[in-house]
Amino acid sequence: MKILYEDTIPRGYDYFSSLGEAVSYNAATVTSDDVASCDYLAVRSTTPVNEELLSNAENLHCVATATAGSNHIDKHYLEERDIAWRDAGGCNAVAVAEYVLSVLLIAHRDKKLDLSRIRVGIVGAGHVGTSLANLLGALDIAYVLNDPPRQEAGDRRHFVDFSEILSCDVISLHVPFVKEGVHKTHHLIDAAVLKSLGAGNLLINACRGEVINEEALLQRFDNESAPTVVLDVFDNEPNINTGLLRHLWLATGHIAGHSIEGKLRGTQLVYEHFCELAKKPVKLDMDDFLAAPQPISFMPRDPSMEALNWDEISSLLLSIYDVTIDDKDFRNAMQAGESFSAYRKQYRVRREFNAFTIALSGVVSEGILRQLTGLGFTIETL
Ligand SMILES: NC(=O)c1ccc[n+]([C@@H]2O[C@H](COP(=O)([O-])OP(=O)(O)OC[C@H]3O[C@@H](n4cnc5c(N)ncnc54)[C@H](O)[C@@H]3O)[C@@H](O)[C@H]2O)c1
Ligand SMILES: O=C(O)[C@H](O)[C@H](O)COP(=O)(O)O
Repeated sequence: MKILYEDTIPRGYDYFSSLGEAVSYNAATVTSDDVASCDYLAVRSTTPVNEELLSNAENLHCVATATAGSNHIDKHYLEERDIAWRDAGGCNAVAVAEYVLSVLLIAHRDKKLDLSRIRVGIVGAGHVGTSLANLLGALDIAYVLNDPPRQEAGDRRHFVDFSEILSCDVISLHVPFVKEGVHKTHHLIDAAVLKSLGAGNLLINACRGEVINEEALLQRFDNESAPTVVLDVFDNEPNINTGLLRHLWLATGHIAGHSIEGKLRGTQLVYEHFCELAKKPVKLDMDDFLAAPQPISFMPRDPSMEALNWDEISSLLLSIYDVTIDDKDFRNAMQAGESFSAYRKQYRVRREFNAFTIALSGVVSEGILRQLTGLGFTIETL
């Protein structure tokens, strides 16, 4: 069995060589000849999987992407060819949720908003939207959910209309890129939506660039009271319009999901899909490749209080993940003329909150313990 895998898949060789012959490829240079003799193909979102790539693939049983999004896969073509496809839904949901929380904490610190008073509108209540809701819930930050497909499918959570989302202080987008249909997301944020947002709104896009009409966004920036905008994703990646960057409060290069855990979980899920299809046992676990959770020093200022204050929360969480570091690195890389893809390939090591343990001594209130465990930390009581 031959498995061809994109070289950006962490631990690809370790995982896939346990199942057969494992060969890596570079997304910038891969051709249909490379895919010709493989049985399984493992990609990330940087490989467009379409007729051009698969035209010579005679043995291919399955294409799996180690990412949540799958809009780079031509599913219609795969179905016609009777080739299975799988995604790694949920692999990086925690990473993206932590990215958004980091943005919110920085906005609070910079007095752009007050986390005790705002309401966050989450568009798309799947893996990422739900992880974000969990983090916000742990910190008592108000939020509402919008997800018509889920609502119609009978999800029993409380959902609001898109019009109510537009009345929220923060709008965070977590939908797939869907080109057409009743629930299409292409240009979900168009000129009319942007016109309805003002200087008091913070718009965050960490799903797909195509969900916002970038031309309309550029025009909106030229008019009064434009919203504050944070983008992790862009139209037409990797050839993005860098002219947008100067208008953005924070800009990052599609790394919201790039925690070590988020990427490795993607590989794990692809490996498990291949095991299932090849009827082989799952023998590897991502914990085999990860360092054990590390202690992080933290003690509440007043452990008897029912909740931590925003300063304590910010200093703890931003010491683990501060989006402004990524914003600076990304802008520097773009200014230096580095390619978007090269920047993303060299992204720094970033761990999720669940990679840290907090040792607490003495009596700590139930409320604080609930907050810390809700954020993902493991608590050790001394
Ligand atoms: N920036 C990053 O690094 C990063 C990381 C992970 C995911 N993503 C992107 O975010 C998307 C969401 O990820 P996920 O893991 O939560 O996917 P998911 O499939 O679990 O959830 C997506 C949700 O969006 C909902 N939805 C679809 N169309 C909608 C519409 N028109 N309006 C409102 N809701 C709608 C779906 O019903 C679903 O519940 C992915 O498809 C991917 O494109 C980006
Ligand atoms: O869809 C996803 O999972 C994310 O967008 C993911 O972070 C994409 O990462 P890439 O495959 O582009 O490295």
